[in-house]
Amino acid sequence: MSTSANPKPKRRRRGPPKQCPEYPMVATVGAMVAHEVGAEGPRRDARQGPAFPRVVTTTARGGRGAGEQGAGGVEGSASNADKSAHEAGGVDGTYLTETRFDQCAISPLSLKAIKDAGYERMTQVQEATLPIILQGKDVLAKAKTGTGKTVAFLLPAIEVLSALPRSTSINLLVMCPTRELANQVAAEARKLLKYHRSLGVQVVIGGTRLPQEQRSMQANPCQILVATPGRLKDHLENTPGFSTRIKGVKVLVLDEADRLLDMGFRRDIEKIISFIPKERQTLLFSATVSEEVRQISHLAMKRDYNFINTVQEGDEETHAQVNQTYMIAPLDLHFPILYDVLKKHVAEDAEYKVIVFCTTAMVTKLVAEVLSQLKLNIREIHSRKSQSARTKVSDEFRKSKGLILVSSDVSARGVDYPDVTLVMQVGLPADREQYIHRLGRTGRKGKEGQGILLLAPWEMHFLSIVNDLSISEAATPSIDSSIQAAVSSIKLVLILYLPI
Ligand SMILES: Nc1ncnc2c1ncn2[C@@H]1O[C@H](COP(=O)(O)OP(=O)(O)OP(=O)(O)O)[C@@H](O)[C@H]1O
Repeated sequence: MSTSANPKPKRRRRGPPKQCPEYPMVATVGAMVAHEVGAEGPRRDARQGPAFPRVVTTTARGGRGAGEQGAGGVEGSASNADKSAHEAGGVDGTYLTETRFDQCAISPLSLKAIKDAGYERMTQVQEATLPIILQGKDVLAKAKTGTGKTVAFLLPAIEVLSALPRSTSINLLVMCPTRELANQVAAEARKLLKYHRSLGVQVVIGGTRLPQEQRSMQANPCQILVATPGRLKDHLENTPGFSTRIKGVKVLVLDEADRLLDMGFRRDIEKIISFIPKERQTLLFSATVSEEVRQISHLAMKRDYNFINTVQEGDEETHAQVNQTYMIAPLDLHFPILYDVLKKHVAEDAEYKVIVFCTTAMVTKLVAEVLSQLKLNIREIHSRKSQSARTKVSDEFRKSKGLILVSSDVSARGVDYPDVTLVMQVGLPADREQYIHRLGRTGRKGKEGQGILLLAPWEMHFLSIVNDLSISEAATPSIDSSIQAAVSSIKLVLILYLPI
């Protein structure tokens, strides 16, 4: 099978899911992965801003539920639709708008930094949200993966902060679900702050030393804090003076809002919000915003928040220029198939850059080990690695080509690795949203990409929740004897991983 030259076969509906079988204690690669998968189961004045092309905005009115649509829905013109791919900065012609940053109400210091960063025209989500955020409104924004949401919330927030008197309080708090994403958001903030000498940014994330963060905060109290929820809670409970500093928050951002508001993080977020003044502006951004998230967004936002959705009705949440396929195969073929697909992809594209998503940290480690033994150029990242190892691998993968990153869901959301050529998802994603976010690591900034989902026959039920996306079945490759022999040759190594 050629990974890039796959003809797009017709989508085929299949029967109900089959029962998951019992796994014999045979040290085949596929069976071991199956075992693990089975165990887990599946203020400034409002100034004249630009027009809002191809965007739907909805205002939830005061006194009504936040999830209810107000009368303010606006659908704008499709000014970008006829731009050539090259002009628009992406193959689908919709990545950048005609609006330049220097046409907007942005301070000269920010504009200079934006120019240095190489940004000239705004993305759709930036164009749509900037004027509303500058009016001081709460915003819930939905925009496809890799379309510049980070700048969309950081830039106006920095504009708000630059108008405040100098202080040692935290004025902007950005919450992120993963450490890698928090580091990335802080790096983007540093770019935008280049000429704002009076503003600084600090990151607080788990897996690093709390006392070191405490000392650094004392020595240099920054106005912008980017944090993961658990560590932020630690500081609230253990760092003297922190709960006072956080009372200075004027803008709160929940990046990957739906993830932060889901059950896993909800308690931490509720607690953190209880320390922050109610008189603040709140911004929630994500590529996926379910109705449920809209219902609970009032936990963080004012009732009259604006919902800005740059994914047009009838349009998919994934990118048209990303070719999505799925393969169904028995588990004992998953390793040979994975190896075959990767080998062909590496041979076809000298600039290959692949992410293989696995279901758990343990499966990730196992898959990385096996693929390394098969002489592919592998790096691994998951929650059971030290934070310094995670940061090292993440930085290396960001800068490199010719690498395959085997990852758990720590890389699923928000992480911006440029030019990823293929995202392979092995086993069931946690849900539809996770499938979309994982896939969104490729096809960023309007570039082309490819996604393959590899499932076992009893995992096919997942297809019913993504059947509105352009995902079609691909034939499984026929595994030749050399591939089979190569994978079989590493069985003995795997025995080391079996529980005693
Ligand atoms: N106006 C712009 N012009 C050119 N590049 C931009 C612009 N705005 C942002 N970028 C770049 O686009 C890339 C994607 O941005 P970002 O990571 O913020 O996307 P995202 O929408 O948050 O993605 P995800 O949904 O995966 O979190 C980054 O490399 C960023 O530097």
